[in-house]
Amino acid sequence: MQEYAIIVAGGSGSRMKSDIPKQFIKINGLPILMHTINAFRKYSETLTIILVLPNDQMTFWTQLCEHHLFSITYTLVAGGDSRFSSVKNGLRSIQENSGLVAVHDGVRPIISNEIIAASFAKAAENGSAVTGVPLKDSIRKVETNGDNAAMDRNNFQMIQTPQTFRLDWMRKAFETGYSDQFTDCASVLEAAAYPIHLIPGSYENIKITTPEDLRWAEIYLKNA
Ligand SMILES: Nc1ccn([C@@H]2O[C@H](COP(=O)(O)OP(=O)(O)OP(=O)(O)O)[C@@H](O)[C@H]2O)c(=O)n1
Ligand SMILES: C[C@](O)(CO)[C@H](O)COP(=O)(O)O
Repeated sequence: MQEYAIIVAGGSGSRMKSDIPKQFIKINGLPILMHTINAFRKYSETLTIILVLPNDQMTFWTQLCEHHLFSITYTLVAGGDSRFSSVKNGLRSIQENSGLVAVHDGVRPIISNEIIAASFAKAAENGSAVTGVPLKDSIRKVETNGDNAAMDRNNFQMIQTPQTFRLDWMRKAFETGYSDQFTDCASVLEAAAYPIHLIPGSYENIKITTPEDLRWAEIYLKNA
């Protein structure tokens, strides 16, 4: 079955508050996004990689690729104004109707070969594979008036990417309009009544969001 990976890097990185978009910040000498793309290419030479980037970042990205002699092949697609529409744009660039598609955040560079492989394998079996990890901290539900109550953390997981699905399910689910409840692809497929199968992620598979994440990423990538 043909395998696709849509790597979304169409965001603005507002929470990072950096001079350059966070996906281009260098960790251990290489822009974050290159670490991520390298991980997927290492998984498979035949994987079709689709990179989603904002239109106004493409020239800078091309310059970075020249500078780092980054020659991995992928299809470049323009991002949208939400993660949902960036994924949708990536999906539109795929011509075929069958296969499996993994969607991964460009800013999750510490993704192991094992998780990528498990994600495709589980999705081949069940139609979906969404990575998650158990909570380590206690959690409380907080109401708008400040009232709060303890929740059983065993009922929750922190959801990561990759999130991998049958391509035909993805296409059907993404025919819907945008909702701000769609924080990931699993929420879109769930809204379309497709089953969501969880697989184990990793605590190292962090989403680089705020400045302190950069220090952890540096350590994890050094030991990868
Ligand atoms: N319009 C958007 C918004 C987000 N993303 C991607 O979705 C992933 C997760 O989003 P997040 O970490 O929130 O990235 P940003 O939106 O860039 O960050 P922020 O929310 O801090 O602005 C990132 O790889 C980001 O580039 C995207 O492709 N298109
Ligand atoms: C897709 C995701 O990384 C799963 O945890 C997450 O929902 C992205 O959220 P963000 O607010 O766009 O960073």
